[in-house]
Amino acid sequence: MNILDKIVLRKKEEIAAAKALVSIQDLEKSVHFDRTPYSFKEFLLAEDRTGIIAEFKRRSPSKGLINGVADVADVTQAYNAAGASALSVLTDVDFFGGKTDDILAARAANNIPILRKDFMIDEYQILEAKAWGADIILLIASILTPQQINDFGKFAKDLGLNVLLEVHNLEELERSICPNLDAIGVNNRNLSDFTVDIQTSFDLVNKIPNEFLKISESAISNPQTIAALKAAGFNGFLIGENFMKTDNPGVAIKEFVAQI
Ligand SMILES: O=P(O)(O)OC[C@@H](O)[C@@H](O)c1c[nH]c2ccccc12
Repeated sequence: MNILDKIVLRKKEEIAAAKALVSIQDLEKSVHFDRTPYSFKEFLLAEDRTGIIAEFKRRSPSKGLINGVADVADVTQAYNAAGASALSVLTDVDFFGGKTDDILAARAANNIPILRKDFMIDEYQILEAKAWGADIILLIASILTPQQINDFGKFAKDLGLNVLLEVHNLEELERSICPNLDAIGVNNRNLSDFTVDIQTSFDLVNKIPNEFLKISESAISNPQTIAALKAAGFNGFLIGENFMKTDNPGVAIKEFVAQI
């Protein structure tokens, strides 16, 4: 079984446990449920922002432990202050070291869009994202059918959430594209074997219809790469490890931004 299958299998158990603990009615009563999410587009295209979607990630299946001490409120606040257009917060517990309250902590500390970064396979997770105060959800093409992508996209958009579809190749892009999406992210990392290649972004950018925001995801560690991706037509750049692997991710992003 590859890692993605393992994650999805475990995710089903995690969702069943969460449903047993917190009912949908209770989620709908939570503090953030009625707030209007920020517009992903507005922040990505804002003149005074960088287009960087800065990620808080403690560990990953490919790298193991990345940062075991960073505080989610401190780091996301520093990301915001450095000009990030949005924050990405990993909420998967077992494989990425997420904690259930991470989105709540990031939300309390920031007034820019937050992406709930997880393996979404159930509407319940979309309701959680809304209840916790997230603004954007991720739909990963390789683990969802086109029907699911369309339905989850619609469900999220009806809640006012922004939807980011993640693809890794042309076949996934062509089969998954639908109107209920705001942004399309090209993941430079192959989630089945963890190989990375920035060229994946350059190969796919012109296949993404211009009505969608275009995001390049993963393995970005060089400020010059941002310029090249921008010139190719990307509006957003999802960066995690390059900042999180340092002792001070907030300083790391500041130094990075000074060079773009
Ligand atoms: O840490 P990196 O290489 O900068 O990558 C960030 C982000 O793109 C990556 O964490 C990611 C992209 N798609 C995902 C899907 C699930 C979990 C994680 C991811």
